Amino acid sequence: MSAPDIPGRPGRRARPGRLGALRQRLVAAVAPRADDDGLVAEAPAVAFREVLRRLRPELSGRRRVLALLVFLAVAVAGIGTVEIWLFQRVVDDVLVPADLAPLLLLAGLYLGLALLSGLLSWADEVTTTWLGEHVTLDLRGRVLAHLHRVPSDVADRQRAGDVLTRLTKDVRSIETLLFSAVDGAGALARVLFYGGAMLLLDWQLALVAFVVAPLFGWASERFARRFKKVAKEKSRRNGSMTSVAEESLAALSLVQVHGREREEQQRFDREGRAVVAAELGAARLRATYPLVVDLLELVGLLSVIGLGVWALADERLTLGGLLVFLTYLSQLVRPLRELGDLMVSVASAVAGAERVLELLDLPAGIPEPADPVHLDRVTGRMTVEGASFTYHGASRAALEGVDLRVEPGGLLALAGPSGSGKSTLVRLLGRLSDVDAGRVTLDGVDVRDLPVRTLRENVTVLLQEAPVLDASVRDNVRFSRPDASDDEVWAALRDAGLEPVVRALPDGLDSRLGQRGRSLSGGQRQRVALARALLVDARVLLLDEPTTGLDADAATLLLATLRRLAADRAVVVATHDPAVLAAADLVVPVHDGTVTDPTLEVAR
Ligand SMILES: Nc1ncnc2c1ncn2[C@@H]1O[C@H](COP(=O)(O)OP(=O)(O)OP(=O)(O)O)[C@@H](O)[C@H]1O
Repeated sequence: MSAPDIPGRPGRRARPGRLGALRQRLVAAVAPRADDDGLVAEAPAVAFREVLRRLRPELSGRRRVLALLVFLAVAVAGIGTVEIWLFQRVVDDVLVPADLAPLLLLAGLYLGLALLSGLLSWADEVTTTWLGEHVTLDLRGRVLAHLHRVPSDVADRQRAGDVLTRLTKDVRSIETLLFSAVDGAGALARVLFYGGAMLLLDWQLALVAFVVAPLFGWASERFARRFKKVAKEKSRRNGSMTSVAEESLAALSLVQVHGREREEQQRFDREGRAVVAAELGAARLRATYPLVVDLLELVGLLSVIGLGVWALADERLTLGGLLVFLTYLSQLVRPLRELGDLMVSVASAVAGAERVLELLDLPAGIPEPADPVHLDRVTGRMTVEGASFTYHGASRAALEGVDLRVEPGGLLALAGPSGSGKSTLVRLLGRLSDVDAGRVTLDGVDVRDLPVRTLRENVTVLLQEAPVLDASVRDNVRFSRPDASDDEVWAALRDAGLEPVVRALPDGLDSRLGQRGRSLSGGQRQRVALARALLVDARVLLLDEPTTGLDADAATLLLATLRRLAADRAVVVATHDPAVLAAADLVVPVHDGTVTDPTLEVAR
């Protein structure tokens, strides 16, 4: 079986002739095996210049540091050139005439230059790391901030493990891009300095050397493109593998209950093998690269040495001159190769950057208004007017032409069969998503015109799956209002019916709840989330199925609390629970994405 081309790349037609077929077989031999059912799709390609443009926020304030780094790299290259030049004087003035006198001055010059070069390299190393780390830090922050603004229904479509790979590993590739720019400047300076020095020494010999040199560039460029493809594939497969591990561990109890351990391990193994194949493909490519380039380098050097002997015989060059020329040539190969290698590492880094930029391209929801309206005092009157909403990627609307009025001073229940759109309506009222058509208002103002903070302080949402954090009870409850006092936390816990449970814990409010609140029962976790919502003291309280997981006593207590709260604010509950429906002032039926009777008023 012949190995297929790198996945994702459209197959090229075989070139006619033996050479073309041989080339194709070689390419196929180094490419990783295909992995058609990878969990994570390939990120769209972005041009290098576009990557730099998108990184402007991280780079703009740091141009001077970048310029300093380029200056340091060029200065070190200049010193290197002078050091080699001095060697001609050592050979022609000290070694050939066997005269020690000029050596003292030359040794002093060497020492001085070595010290200066060492100091500049030291500064270069430290400054490069400083720049790389800070750009990485800022970019990670920007990506995370952006993800926080992506509507949760869109963000949830991303595989968590893959997002983590992008945020930690792929972001690092931006650092590589910066290092490459600085290293590239240094390598380019050395090529120019060494090349110039060679021309000065013997222009004919130099021209021959310059004909050989572009071969390296050509070979490197050919490799760079393949490296980029392979690097991107490696990241994508790593993202898939991390996602499987993350999902499998997150659903550990589900896996155990249904005895699916073997299948999960097989899934992980399959993704892991795809990573191995990609890594091996990359290794084959990495190993092939020096093989080709070394051979080219050797042929080039041998040709120039042959011609150099002829220049020596013609007395166009002194022995010192020829030795220095050859030193420049062998040293010239290194920066040329570095430039080639840089193309390779830039190509890999751009592949990582593309995956990071793809995250930044996720549509940000909930934007801050350009011209916000400020409300002095919020009463909590809300309306939904002709609202329609379709989930990202869904084929049909979840809500269509919905009208609803929510008044403070009542408990309103949204009732309807599963999938009818109750939770979606709660999301729109809480502005966790924005309507596609129509509008949602708070005190007569479109919620999109209010500062998001005003909205969050006045309208709070308790979602069906409210996460509990691996933190203390206090920090879990105070997540919604970090400045709340212990008394306020206790009051919220009391209202949520959790006070006795927390009082019985050995560390009280300081007790840690474990990952995802494992040390609590399902109903208790739900009540922690409820206490968190109650602590906000919002004018509008939106709750999605709040009685799920509560026993009869706890549900009765919660309803009493909601009734009390509803006395002076708006409380909206999406529910199936007959007890809640019975306790509501008004029941609004939701059916198949529409609200059937929008004219109902909240009873006072
Ligand atoms: N994240 C999502 N992406 C795509 N479609 C979704 C998403 N969430 C919900 N839907 C769809 O939107 C419609 C309304 O769902 P919603 O969750 O609002 O119903 P619900 O009345 O709250 O149901 P339940 O009582 O089961 O919670 C359903 O058809 C559902 O399939």
